[in-house]
Amino acid sequence: MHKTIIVSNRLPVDLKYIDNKLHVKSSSGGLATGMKSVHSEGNGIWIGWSGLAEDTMNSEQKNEVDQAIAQEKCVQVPLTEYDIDNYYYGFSNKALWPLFHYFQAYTEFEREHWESYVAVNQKFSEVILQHANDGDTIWVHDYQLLLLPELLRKKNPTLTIGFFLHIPYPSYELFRTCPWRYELLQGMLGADLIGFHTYDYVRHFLSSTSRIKEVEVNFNQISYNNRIIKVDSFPMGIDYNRYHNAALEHDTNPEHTKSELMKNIDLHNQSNEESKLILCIDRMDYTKGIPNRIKSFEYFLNKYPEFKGKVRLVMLAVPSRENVEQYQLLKRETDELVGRINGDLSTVSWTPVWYFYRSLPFNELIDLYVSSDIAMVTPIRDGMNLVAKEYIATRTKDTGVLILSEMAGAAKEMHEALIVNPNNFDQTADNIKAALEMPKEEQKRRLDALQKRISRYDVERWATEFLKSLEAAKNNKPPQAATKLSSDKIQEIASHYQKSSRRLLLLDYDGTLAGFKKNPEEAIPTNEIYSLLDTINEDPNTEIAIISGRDRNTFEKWFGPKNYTLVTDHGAWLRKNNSEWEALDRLKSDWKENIRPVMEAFTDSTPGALIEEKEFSLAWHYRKADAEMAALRTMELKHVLNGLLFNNNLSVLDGNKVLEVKNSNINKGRAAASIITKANYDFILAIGDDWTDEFMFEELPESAYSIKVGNVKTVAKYYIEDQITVLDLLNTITSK
Ligand SMILES: O=P(O)(O)OC[C@H]1O[C@H](O[C@H]2O[C@H](CO)[C@@H](O)[C@H](O)[C@H]2O)[C@H](O)[C@@H](O)[C@@H]1O
Ligand SMILES: O=c1ccn([C@@H]2O[C@H](COP(=O)(O)OP(=O)(O)O)[C@@H](O)[C@H]2O)c(=O)[nH]1
Repeated sequence: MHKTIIVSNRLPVDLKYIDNKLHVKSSSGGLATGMKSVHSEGNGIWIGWSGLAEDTMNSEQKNEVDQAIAQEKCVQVPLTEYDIDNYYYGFSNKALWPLFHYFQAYTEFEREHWESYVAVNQKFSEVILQHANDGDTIWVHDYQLLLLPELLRKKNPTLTIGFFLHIPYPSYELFRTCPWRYELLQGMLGADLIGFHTYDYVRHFLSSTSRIKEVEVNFNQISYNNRIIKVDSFPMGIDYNRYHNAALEHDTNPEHTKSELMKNIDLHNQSNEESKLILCIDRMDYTKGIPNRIKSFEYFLNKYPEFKGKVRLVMLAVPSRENVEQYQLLKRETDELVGRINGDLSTVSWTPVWYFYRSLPFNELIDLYVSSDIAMVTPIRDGMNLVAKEYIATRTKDTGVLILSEMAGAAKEMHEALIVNPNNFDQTADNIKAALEMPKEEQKRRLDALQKRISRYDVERWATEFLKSLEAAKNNKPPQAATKLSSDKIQEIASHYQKSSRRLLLLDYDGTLAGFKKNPEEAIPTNEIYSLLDTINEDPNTEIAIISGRDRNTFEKWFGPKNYTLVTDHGAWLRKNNSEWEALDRLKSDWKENIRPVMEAFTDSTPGALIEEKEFSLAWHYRKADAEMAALRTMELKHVLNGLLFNNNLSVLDGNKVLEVKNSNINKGRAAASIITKANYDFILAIGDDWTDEFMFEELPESAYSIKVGNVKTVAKYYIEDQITVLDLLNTITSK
């Protein structure tokens, strides 16, 4: 029975030594809740860091910690103070965190931090490999462990590896600034499935991958190293029932032990019938937009002074990453701002901002959620933001309004919130006013829709969907129809060649005989090609047929005096023994007048793309265009062309970085068949690299040898790795 191992930087247990006594608290955070069923299932375990520095504990304490962790079905990766400073505070939180949240000016790229990040990812992989058996599933979480998927795959390819990023994935323009961008992507690509909160993050990741690494991206799948990696969005949810039920409990039992905070809230609510509370809960992090929020609240009070004395901002800021300088500066800035605004605007009976710098136990959090009229969740950038969802789950009386930043991943699903740009104080102020004045029916209508979605797509559903998709992705292997051409097979083909008396070699040109060039005109035959073909052609029992998508004039120029068989324009034209060109099908080309303007429009909007006009086809080349833009445009152009070609006996060939429109009756298969049937060949060998060569392979008799250049999906029997070896192969097979 295979098991699932969850891996994250932090374990779902909080461990603390207070007065030399170990305090253990199992975490109730979103991830821990979502993973509960996965974690408790069978022999599954959770691997991560305990939060304590290994080298600050004596051996007795280490044992105690190990045991406490084992009781929670967890295994720790011991980290030293050095690791914590350099891997966690350093590379994770001074480089990746600000970079992925678009705070470029805050990023510090220190080699020492990077080296520690590599070493700690390595430490994680060693611990995991000690506990993983062949075929187990490993689900790796978050930016602290980007290198882990590849490290694991290298050591144990039988593992099924999923990776989920909890923070935003930035645009390529940001990501490219990281000196170790290549290594980070390489690390992530070790996974079978890579998940993000939103589709935008998926897009950004695919864009970075296709620009930085030589991979093939098809919709949301990456072909890399003979594997298919699936990339998708899985918006994380919350444990809806836990929050909703706790809020119901609060309603039915209002006299539960009240905290100081709750007593103050009660006083506020009783002070004025119109009094309202606006709630903000965040980690004290510069991505959360805390100073902006305070300033926009001040702006609101000045723009709409009638609300002074009635509305309070209750701000809970949870201490976070206090060793990092930017977090210390933010704390200072927040303290000063709150002090100034309260100093400027407070009255004897009213303080505009209530500010708490601490974390609260669950019950008190619920008190806060339940008692607030409005939640203001306005991060500058946030992967998802669970507070927004928790607030909605605690609405049990059909009242409450959520003001949500469009920069939070949650905004992609929570359309019924009042969506604001946190940098636009006017808009934010107007939305605060709208929230305060929103009619009850509208509050209910918006809440109903939000609650419906959030209760349905909860955190358990999120985990299940991810694992289901991972299970499917692991079987998503690229088809392996062809066998690698072995040296024994090459000898067998060579000896068959020598023994036979009527031989045919069907050879594609671009990507097979000649290397693939950025500019098609540059792929002219080299002396090596001429000399090899001429030598083979000296034997009257061997016929060479170059069978290509190139146009007739080009081949006339390159092979005019030669007496090889030439097939051009994907099979439209044939020339044998240096005689006249013969059309293989009745051809019309008046359709070009309609198709050319469409291709021209796409060429204008795709820098680097060009149109090649052939006698009976039009080709749109995009090999020189930006890869990502070309992928998008190709999809669009294909769509438009397919609409235009319908019922016209024309078809679109999707070749290697080219879309070609041509008569449907023409293809390399028909051309190959017409050659094969003209003689009684006892040896046939065909080599090609392109999608269009598949037609040729399909028409070959069973006894023929078909060889694909590149290990990709094909109907050919054999494949060779690359074009560079084609000439050698021909030489070996044909030389006596
Ligand atoms: O472990 P810390 O350094 O103390 O930081 C706490 C966690 O913060 C980040 O949370 C993110 O994940 C949330 C759930 O997916 C998401 O809603 C939020 O937008 C993110 O910022 C971080 O990703 C975690 O690794 C940290 O443990
Ligand atoms: O005193 C507190 C305040 C907040 N939270 C929780 O911290 C999480 C914050 O998650 P979010 O996605 O909003 O942001 P992150 O801090 O992960 O970036 C939420 O589940 C909150 O309920 C908490 O446990 N104790």
